[in-house]
Amino acid sequence: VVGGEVASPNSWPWQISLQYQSGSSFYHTCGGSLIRAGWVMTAAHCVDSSRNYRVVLGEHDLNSNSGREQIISVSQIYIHSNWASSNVANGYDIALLRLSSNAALNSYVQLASLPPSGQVLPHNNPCYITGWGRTSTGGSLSAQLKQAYLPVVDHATCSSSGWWGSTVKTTMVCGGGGNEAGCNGDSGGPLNCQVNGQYYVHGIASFVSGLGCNYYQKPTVFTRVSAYISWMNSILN
Ligand SMILES: CC(C)C[C@H](NC(=O)C(F)(F)F)C(=O)N[C@@H](C)C(=O)Nc1ccc(C(F)(F)F)cc1
Repeated sequence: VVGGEVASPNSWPWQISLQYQSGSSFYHTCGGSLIRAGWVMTAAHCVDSSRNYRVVLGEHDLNSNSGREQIISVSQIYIHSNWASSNVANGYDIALLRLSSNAALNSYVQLASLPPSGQVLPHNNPCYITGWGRTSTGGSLSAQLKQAYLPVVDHATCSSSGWWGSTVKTTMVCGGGGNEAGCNGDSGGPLNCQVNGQYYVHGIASFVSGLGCNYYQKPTVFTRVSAYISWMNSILN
């Protein structure tokens, strides 16, 4: 997350850290959202490579143990069948991770609320991105969970010339476009949008400009969760 601030610990209790094993260690690679006690929603591009993954729930500082963390391995990965790693502009950047056991829900670990199928938010709807991603283009990951205010940029604006043009589809949602942005390592994490006083996960961080994370008129682009509710239900139910 470029800009913004360190979040109050566990204030986004559905946020998870997706980590992959290399040797005997695990490394943060992406964010994700807990949507059932045994299921995490993330980006397809986060689980493209066949690695051993684990999920850390109740996390705030990647480098310290608060005792609130729950570490659970991933037992099954469901990537949308239309996802093509060679074509992120096509969309379908969504995956579901089945956990090897259910998370224990408490004040530090809670389920995300998902939007109703098909809901499209208006321009400037208040939203926050959260994640442990780079804090500047080419910079290092954040040890502590960060948040940044990224209001919705509607499709008409986000897909206009000078902005993302036809790279952005209606199955995506854009946020920000100014100095604050998502960045590498925030992938798969939530765009938390306030609707009638409650936060819903409306986006899954998908891509930013190759020219820089907070590049002018290149808002952070998210998979629009409300476009994939029936796909998720076909797997969850
Ligand atoms: C590789 C990406 C799928 C994942 C990576 N995503 C992110 O960093 C995050 F956090 F915003 F989700 C990213 O945007 N990285 C930059 C460096 C990138 O490659 N951006 C990018 C790639 C292709 C296009 C497109 F669609 F135009 F081909 C647009 C942006």
